[in-house]
Amino acid sequence: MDKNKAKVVLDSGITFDYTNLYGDTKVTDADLADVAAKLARSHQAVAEMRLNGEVRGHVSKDGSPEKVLFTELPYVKTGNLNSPESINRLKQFGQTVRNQVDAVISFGIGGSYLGNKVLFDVHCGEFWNSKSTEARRGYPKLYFSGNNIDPRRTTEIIEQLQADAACSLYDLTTRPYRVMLIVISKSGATLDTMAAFMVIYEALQQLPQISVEVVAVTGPAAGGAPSLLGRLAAEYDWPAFQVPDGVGGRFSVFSEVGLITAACIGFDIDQFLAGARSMDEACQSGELWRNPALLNAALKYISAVKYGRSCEVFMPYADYLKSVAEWYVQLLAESLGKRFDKDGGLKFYGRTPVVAVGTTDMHAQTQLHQDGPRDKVIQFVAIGEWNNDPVIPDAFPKAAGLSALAGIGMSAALEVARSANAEALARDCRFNATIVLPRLSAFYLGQLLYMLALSVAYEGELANVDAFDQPGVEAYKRLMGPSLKQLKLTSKR
Ligand SMILES: O=P(O)(O)OC[C@H]1O[C@H](O)[C@H](O)[C@@H](O)[C@@H]1O
Repeated sequence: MDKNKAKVVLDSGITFDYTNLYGDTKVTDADLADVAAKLARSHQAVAEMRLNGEVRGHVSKDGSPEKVLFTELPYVKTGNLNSPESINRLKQFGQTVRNQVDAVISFGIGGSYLGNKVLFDVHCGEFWNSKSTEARRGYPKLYFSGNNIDPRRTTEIIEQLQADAACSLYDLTTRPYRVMLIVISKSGATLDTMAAFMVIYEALQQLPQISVEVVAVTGPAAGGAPSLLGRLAAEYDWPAFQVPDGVGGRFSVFSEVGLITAACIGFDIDQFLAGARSMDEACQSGELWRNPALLNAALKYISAVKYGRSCEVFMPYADYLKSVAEWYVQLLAESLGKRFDKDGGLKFYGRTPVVAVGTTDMHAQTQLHQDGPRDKVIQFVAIGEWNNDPVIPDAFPKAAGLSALAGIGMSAALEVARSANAEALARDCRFNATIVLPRLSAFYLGQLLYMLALSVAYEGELANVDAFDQPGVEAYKRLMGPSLKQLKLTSKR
């Protein structure tokens, strides 16, 4: 195998290491040669999409032609979906929230939630809401809701806000505890999101110690009319931000959907978009070995159709990247899980996404990855340098087994674990690849998420399926709607 071909390293240092996906007993040069024409067409199709938003065969939910515009989002330019004006408005919004709003609840599900959770986890970590206002640099606490119709958690958020208000350091008779409800829904009518919003909105309105304000993030409904949420925002005079037409939920983290969360927590919007932009620029290359998104798509596509690798385990080695795996589940499942190809033929394409975290899941899933069916690609994500990196101390010198670890940095131990896992899998012809982020920063996160988004666009073209619709999710909705109507009729409450 040509060792030089085992990694794509971009100028920023982000690396796609495909050593364990490519070569003898893996995806071979001959396999790539077999799909060379498809690869060229796929690259060309994505270039056209970038240029004019047009994707062959893509129509909106109501069957009318629809552009695909997420590749415009990294480019902040007057007239673009993200413009200097819109970004400034977001930043100003962040500053009005800072030191003034005590807590934000972000309501959303699917693409209106998953990317926001990634930004929150990466920037804030697990303990943000228990930190002091100073430690949060004046930014509010942030809770998520509406990503399920869960009665218990919805109730507990209301209780938690009451408790937060009771613990606030100022006199609530002079200034109520200020809670902002940010309701994110492209369609503006998603049951899960709106149900949680209405329950919490009504409950908080009853509490004199809490003041409630609402911000809407929504798109136009079919035909360009305002969505239900958009109409409510106009009626109640709530500030409103946009989910742009042509940007599907699972690609919307680079739009105001994700950026509003970024603004509320002080996450670096400019660097995040700069990362996405630099990935987009790199991926304009028609040379497979220099274009990580195209190469990733090609190797995974061949792994699936030729070698039966029909599952993809997304396994970052970092607790706070678990939500990237959850975001990727929606991206992969909704984009590529398709019954028909673009020409109307039955296809049943797709790769089942699985969330895993290293090292945690080495003690849970790895047995299956190593010894179960050879139907998986394991996609690792590793972080090169960590901001905090405790060295394991010699806390119990008489315990030889523990003393053996003394002096080793935790990040070095983590990487030894990851590479041992990758190597053990590779030795048994278990396909895997690794994306290495030099550090966990807004820039590299932008690069990572954008690479994955672009990759499914390429793979949609390779498989000849529309990566931008999700008709399958309508099947249960058609059953659920009438059932809910029936429930309302029979409900005694
Ligand atoms: O943003 P919304 O319109 O509320 O949609 C939220 C989610 O709803 C649906 O289930 C779609 O399948 C998802 O792609 C979407 O992200």
